[in-house]
Parts: sequence; structure tokens; C-alpha cells
Amino acid sequence: MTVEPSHSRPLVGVVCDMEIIGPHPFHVAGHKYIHAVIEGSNCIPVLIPALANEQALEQLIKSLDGILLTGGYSMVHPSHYQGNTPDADTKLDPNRDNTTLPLIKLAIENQVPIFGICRGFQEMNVALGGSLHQKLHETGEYIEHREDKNVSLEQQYDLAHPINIASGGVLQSLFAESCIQVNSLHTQGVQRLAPSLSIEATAEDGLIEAFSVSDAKAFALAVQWHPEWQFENNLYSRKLFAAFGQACLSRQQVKNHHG
Ligand SMILES: N[C@@H](CCC(=O)NCCCC(=O)O)C(=O)O
Repeated sequence: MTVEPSHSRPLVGVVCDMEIIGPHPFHVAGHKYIHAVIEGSNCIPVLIPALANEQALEQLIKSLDGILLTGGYSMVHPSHYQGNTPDADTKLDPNRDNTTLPLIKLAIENQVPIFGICRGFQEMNVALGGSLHQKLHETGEYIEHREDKNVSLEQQYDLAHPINIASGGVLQSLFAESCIQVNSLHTQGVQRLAPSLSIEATAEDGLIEAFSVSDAKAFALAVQWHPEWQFENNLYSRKLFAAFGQACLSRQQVKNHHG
């Protein structure tokens, strides 16, 4: 993968997970997100470590033209939405939570384009006052939304179920479709939608699969599925990353104009 030398591309902050590799903690981000930012949005990714330092985030947000909230195997700690204590074997990432939740508010306040994917979708809902089902499969209300970890990666990220696109929303204006197929790799999902969010798509079982920030001045959209996965092979994924990239370019132009 080559990144053409360019000083004019917008800078997109890509949030990191904190992972232990060997005996050490690392800040990590998935290659497929970085690839989609470069090739799908025509932007330059800048990794945002899970430092959980609000002052650093306030400085960072002023130099970034967009934020990508990636997926992740860990769960948002339920204390952020008054949820029940998680099971002892739940994978958590408090450093990521304490970085992304304030970052989301800063991005919206500063009209920085923000795109949430899977865990990032869940973080946006929680950051703005919503809540999550911690185990969708135990509610008895939804179809299976988790991936089968015993099959190949290609199969895990394959299209899994349809979603219905809300009329009059951002997604309908992007896709010009009322129903598309998406992949599905998540245990958790929206329980209570934050008051400032508008539903953009739902699964056939009623689960919210995409939302936008109502009245946002800049691109502020999140999806529960994974459009970054082999995005080149999916028309709707290409449209999402192109729209996000265009919003980041507009932000950069406004910033450069105002100095
Ligand atoms: N942990 C949450 C969110 C699921 C998620 O983001 N899965 C993808 C992880 C790997 C990747 O980045 O593709 C949940 O289970 O609901």
C-alpha cells in the first residue's frame, strides 16, 4: 500500500485500542480502517493513542480534519450508561473509553466530521447519553448479530442481514436505496438511543443499525456494521468513505481559509 506524498490531504484521527502484546501495553488500530481512510476517503490517518487525556484531545481536535471511531473486540464499560456490572470475562478497554467518549463530544462541538463504526457506533450513542444492550442474544428480542468465530474471516465479514434505510435521512441521500445487505459482527447494540441522534437504518428485528447526529453542522454518522472491510468491493462502503472524505476536505478548506 503506498501513500502518495501529499501535504494537501486532510488529516483523520483514527482512535486506538490499548492491547497487551507480550508483557507490554500498546496502542493499536486495525489496518483495514487505516487503508479505508487513505484509499476510500483520500485522507491521511493519524493514530490517536488511548491516552484518556482531555487536554491533549482539546489540542488534537483543532489540528484534525476528521475522526474515525474504529470497531473493537472490547466492550464500552457499562458504568458509562448505568448498565449492569459486566461479566468477569468481558473484554474491556477503559483507556479507549476515556479517550473516545470525550473526543466524540469535542468533535461535535468543534464541527469536526466524525464517522463511527461498530464499537465506534456504540461509543457515539453512549457519549451522547444513550445506552446499550450488553448481550443482544440473551434478550430474546433480536436475531443473531454476532459473527461465527469458527469460520474464515471472509465468512465472518460476509453480508449477513438486510437493513432498512430511513427515508429522508443522510444514508438515503447517500445510497438512494431503501434496503441494503450488511455484515454483522457485534454482541452489543443500541438499547436507548441518545436524544440528539436520528435513526438512519434499522435491522428487520428493529435493532438500530445506523444513526446521525441531528442538526449536526458537519458529517456525524455512525453504523453498526463494518464498511471498512474490503470497502473497494462494496458500493455503499465506497459511498460512505467518499462522503466522509469529502466532509474532511471541506473542514480542512474552512480551517485553511480562517488560518
Ligand atoms: N465489541 C462490540 C463491538 C464489536 C466490534 O467492533 N467488532 C469488530 C472487532 C474487530 C474489527 O475491528 O473488525 C460488540 O461486540 O458489540
